[in-house]
Amino acid sequence: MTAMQWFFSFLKKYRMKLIIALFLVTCTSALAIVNPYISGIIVDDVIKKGNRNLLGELIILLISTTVIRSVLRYIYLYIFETSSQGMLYTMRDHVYRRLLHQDFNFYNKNRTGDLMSRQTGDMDAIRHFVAYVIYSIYENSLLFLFALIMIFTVDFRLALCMIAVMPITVFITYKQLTAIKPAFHKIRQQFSSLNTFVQENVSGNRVVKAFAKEDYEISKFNKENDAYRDSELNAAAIWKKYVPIFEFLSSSLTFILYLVGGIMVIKGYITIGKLVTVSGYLWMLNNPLRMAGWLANDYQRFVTSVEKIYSTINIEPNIKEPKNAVEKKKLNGEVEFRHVSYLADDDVILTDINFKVSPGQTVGIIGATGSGKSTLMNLLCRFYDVTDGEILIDGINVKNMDLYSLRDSIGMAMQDVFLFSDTIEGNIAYGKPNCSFEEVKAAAKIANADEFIMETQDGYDTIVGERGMGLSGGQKQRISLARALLKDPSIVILDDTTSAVDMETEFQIQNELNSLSTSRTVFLIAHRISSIKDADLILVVDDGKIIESGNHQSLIDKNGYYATVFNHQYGEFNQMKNRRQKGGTK
Ligand SMILES: Nc1ncnc2c1ncn2[C@@H]1O[C@H](COP(=O)(O)OP(=O)(O)OP(=O)(O)O)[C@@H](O)[C@H]1O
Repeated sequence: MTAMQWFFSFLKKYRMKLIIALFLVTCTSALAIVNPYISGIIVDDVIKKGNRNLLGELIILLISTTVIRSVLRYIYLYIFETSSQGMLYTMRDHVYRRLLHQDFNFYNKNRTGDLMSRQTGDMDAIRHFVAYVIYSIYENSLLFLFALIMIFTVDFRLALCMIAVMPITVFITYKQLTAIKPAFHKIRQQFSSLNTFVQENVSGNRVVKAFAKEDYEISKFNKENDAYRDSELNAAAIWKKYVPIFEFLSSSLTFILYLVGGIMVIKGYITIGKLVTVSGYLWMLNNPLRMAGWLANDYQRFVTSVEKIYSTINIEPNIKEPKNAVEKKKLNGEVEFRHVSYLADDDVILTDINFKVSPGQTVGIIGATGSGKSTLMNLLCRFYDVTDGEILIDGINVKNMDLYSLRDSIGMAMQDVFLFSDTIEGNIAYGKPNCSFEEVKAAAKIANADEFIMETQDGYDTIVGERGMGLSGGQKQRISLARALLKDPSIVILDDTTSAVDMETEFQIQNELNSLSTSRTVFLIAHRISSIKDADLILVVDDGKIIESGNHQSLIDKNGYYATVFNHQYGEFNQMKNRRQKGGTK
């Protein structure tokens, strides 16, 4: 499918309405020939020949035509406007759905600002085309055609003289279209770039302030702003060159009419009334010529925007719903990695990963930063697909599982906590919106979040996220943990979820997690040994490989990487243990 075919597929639903609207445009354009025609009759028959009794009827006809044209115009403008809004609504929805279905790779490669521009500026260029440009092109072409036909009926020689400017107009319009196309592409590119810059700076304003980089960012913004302005000016410089040409072409019709028409009246080939009639048609010839340049611009803007949107959403996600997907209502939580390897853009991220976890077991994953721990979990959730090997849940390859039920069975608290601009309750209940308040509270208690939530001004109704109150890193992590647990998933993934909470709180969370039903398989990614030492299986990841695995004691006995890390952290861990023994868990 081409970009244009894609666009027209949205217009299909409005085909009948648009045909009716275009029919009304045809009627108004046809009616436009009446008034100049009547003007000619008034001059020739009423004024020159003295048929005064005709005047009243002709004036009524003039008024009626004008009223009918106004009403028809109102109706077709209304149809074009409502159709364009309706079409855009569907298109926005479609584009949004496509964006939501894209995988991690897509979002790694596309900038947020670019994607926002597709949904805003580009959409508006399309709306403008449907609401205005389509009928304008049609109406102006009809007016030009009808006017020419009428002039032909008056005198074909006069019509031929006036038509002489046509080939030049077509040629100039074509030249403008081809010249302006790259300029509009550049504008869309610069607009996206400006959007991205503003979006990043607004979301990253805390970093900007922390580094006192306001002036630096302003100068960078000015560069983006300059580039955008220059791209607009560059396009304007191109189309401005054509404005005087179109203006001259349209005015030349007036010269031709009064020169050729004047000579014809003097020589008696046509009456003065006929000259008045033709002069009444002049605007119908002039206007389209004047508008040609503007409409060519609008058309090119529209084409650029359709191409931009289509090229963004036409990317097929690598992660797709499998055909004949296996759908299992409730997973048991048995997980097996068999010879799993993963390459990203030819970089080896994971190599030959093998392990098996029984339902209800807890797996601790530890390793240096960048060693591939999160990637392991991303593959389990099918955020990326393995390059080699297979990942099985309950003996089923995740690639064959229904994507929705796979992810719905996994509760994940990610490393980068993202909270929506919503209440704390709304954020925790995100994965299970119809749950009761008691369930939200219970999950918050397990995540050790209830206490601090109750201390906030509006408790669970406190707005957090972008437009809400600021939360500490540890508080955000605990809300995200509660969100993951509330879903009642078969598999829980906690990716560095307690890294920002103090060790005492972490210990309490661990206790709560341990007391949960044993039917959940839990993956705990952590840097602190204290977080994972009680796990049934501990995987030590280094440079994309599992270099050690076993339980805490067996790994200590091995005296390898794990034992070294343990010895480094041991003092800290022991101190905490002693403190707990002396003063209880608080
Ligand atoms: N889709 C991807 N494209 C390119 N590189 C990737 C991709 N996914 C992961 N990587 C790279 O793989 C490596 C492992 O990343 P990963 O996030 O799994 O590490 P980690 O062990 O979880 O690190 P940390 O403890 O810092 O969170 C990193 O170098 C990362 O840049």
